[in-house]
Amino acid sequence: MRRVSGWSWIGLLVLVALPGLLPSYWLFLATGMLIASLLTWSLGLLGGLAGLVSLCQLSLAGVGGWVVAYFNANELPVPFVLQVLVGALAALGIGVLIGLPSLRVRGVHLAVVSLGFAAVADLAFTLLNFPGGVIGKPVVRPGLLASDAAYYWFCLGALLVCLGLGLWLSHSRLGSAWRAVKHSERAAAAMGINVSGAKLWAFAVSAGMAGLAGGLLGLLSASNFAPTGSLVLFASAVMVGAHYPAGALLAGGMSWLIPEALSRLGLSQNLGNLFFAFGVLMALKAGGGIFEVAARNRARPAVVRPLATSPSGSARPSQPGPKPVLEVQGLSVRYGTVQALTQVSLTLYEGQVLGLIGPNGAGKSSLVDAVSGFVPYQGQVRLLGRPLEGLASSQRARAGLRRSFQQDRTIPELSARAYLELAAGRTLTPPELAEALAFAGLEDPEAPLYALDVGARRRLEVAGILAARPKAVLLDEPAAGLSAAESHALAERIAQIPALYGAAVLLIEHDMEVVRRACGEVVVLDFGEVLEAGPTAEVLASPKVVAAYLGEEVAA
Ligand SMILES: Nc1ncnc2c1ncn2[C@@H]1O[C@H](COP(=O)(O)OP(=O)(O)OP(=O)(O)O)[C@@H](O)[C@H]1O
Repeated sequence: MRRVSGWSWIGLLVLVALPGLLPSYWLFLATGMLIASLLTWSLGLLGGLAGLVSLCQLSLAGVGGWVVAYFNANELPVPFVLQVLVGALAALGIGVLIGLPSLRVRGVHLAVVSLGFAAVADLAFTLLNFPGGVIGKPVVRPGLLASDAAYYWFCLGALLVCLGLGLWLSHSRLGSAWRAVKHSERAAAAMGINVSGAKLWAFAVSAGMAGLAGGLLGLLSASNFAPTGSLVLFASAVMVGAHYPAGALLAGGMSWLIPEALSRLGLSQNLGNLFFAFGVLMALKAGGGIFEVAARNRARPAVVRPLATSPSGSARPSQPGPKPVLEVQGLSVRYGTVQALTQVSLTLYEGQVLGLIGPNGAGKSSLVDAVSGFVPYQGQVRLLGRPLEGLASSQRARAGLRRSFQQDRTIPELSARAYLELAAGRTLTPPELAEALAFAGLEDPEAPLYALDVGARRRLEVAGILAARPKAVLLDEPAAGLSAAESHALAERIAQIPALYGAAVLLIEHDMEVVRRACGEVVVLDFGEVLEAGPTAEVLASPKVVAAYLGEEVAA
């Protein structure tokens, strides 16, 4: 985890000292700001890290508030701290239930589902009333927390614990998995990440923190938890980039200070909502919230060394052994009326780098998608003799079948180290990390991926796959976006993968020079069927292949 900066310590000291500096009304406002910051932080973890939308965060806070109000109104002999924790747990449970639709729907659909919950919760809070709300029974705080200053520090402690927990999680494997899910669920699954589990954890953590904030609020009216409040909260979280602690504090501060300023000026509260709506538009235009963009702008381009080609002849495709690693038999893939693959069979042997070539639309990516479990198919796929049918894509990845994607699917917010360790599924030893960084041409393991050029990111993707020590690797145009010299150097590295990493490779590639350097054998697909297969030089010279695919370029 990164060190806490000097400014953070100064900010913390100021926060701790505030009760000695502020009159009681302002201390009340400051306590509200801390609670609002906690609520915004809970939303920041969900949206900023995992890319999930919740438009019912205030309703979840309402669950926590309702539980505390219930204990209080019925004068149950439960300590206040425990009341607040039970409220947080209740919200956590409901958060997981709200998270369940996220396993099927994303983006705007998920937003609608969560907004639906907010509407239902609003109705329930209004019908049920907050316990004790009608008679205006205030939440009784224990003696230790009775003073405003003590309660302020208590709320500050709760916020700091949640900030610490969130930061720890965001630097953990779970946090990296959240970022992977945010960026591409397919790529996350291809890394072996349990996407559903990662999403539900994000909802649970976020909802628990929201429920905690609600329990601390101590307000006993349904109007405090209305759906519009959730919308404004969401807008403020996006505007600042609330997965940064400073962002959460800024949003929390604004959510109390702006209404206060507007009411003192005699202006409509709707102006505050307009301000946040405008802020969201700005954030969308800038590609992130205030603190997100600032962090990105601070990053310096990482030093990337180009891959060197090995001395001529030292990197040759290795000879395949007798043992099949990946067997594809009678594979057919259909998208609606489009027959992408028809009865394709091929075998990848240990020690082999097998090329898969063919014209655009021949079915190469469909084969990789089917074998790695991303599209339904007919036929059979076996990894080291074990049928993979019935296994989800993440399970196939964990079984030792790893793949890359045609487009760059690395995770921009992660450091090179965090990305490699997420891809490997474990902490790498220093020599393993150095080896993977060298493959990508990187020196600094902490370089954020958004500071890398596309070539380095593509190599890092391959390095991450290899760090997982898979049995079979499916590479879908890994040289796309690389210069000719870099592509050829990468081809030589790919040729060495079986010997250095013990994995057999299926390589999809359009650049025939890359294919020649990396692959001992190739399979040619055309219109979803195998047109030719055999040693690279022979196949590339075959008149059938030249006519169907390569044309003059190779024949020359
Ligand atoms: N999701 C999809 N829905 C419908 N048709 C699809 C889908 N994906 C691919 N296809 C079609 O399936 C066929 C095979 O496509 P695929 O992408 O597998 O070919 P490819 O050989 O990988 O092409 P390229 O070299 O351009 O990547 C094409 O006709 C394509 O239009």
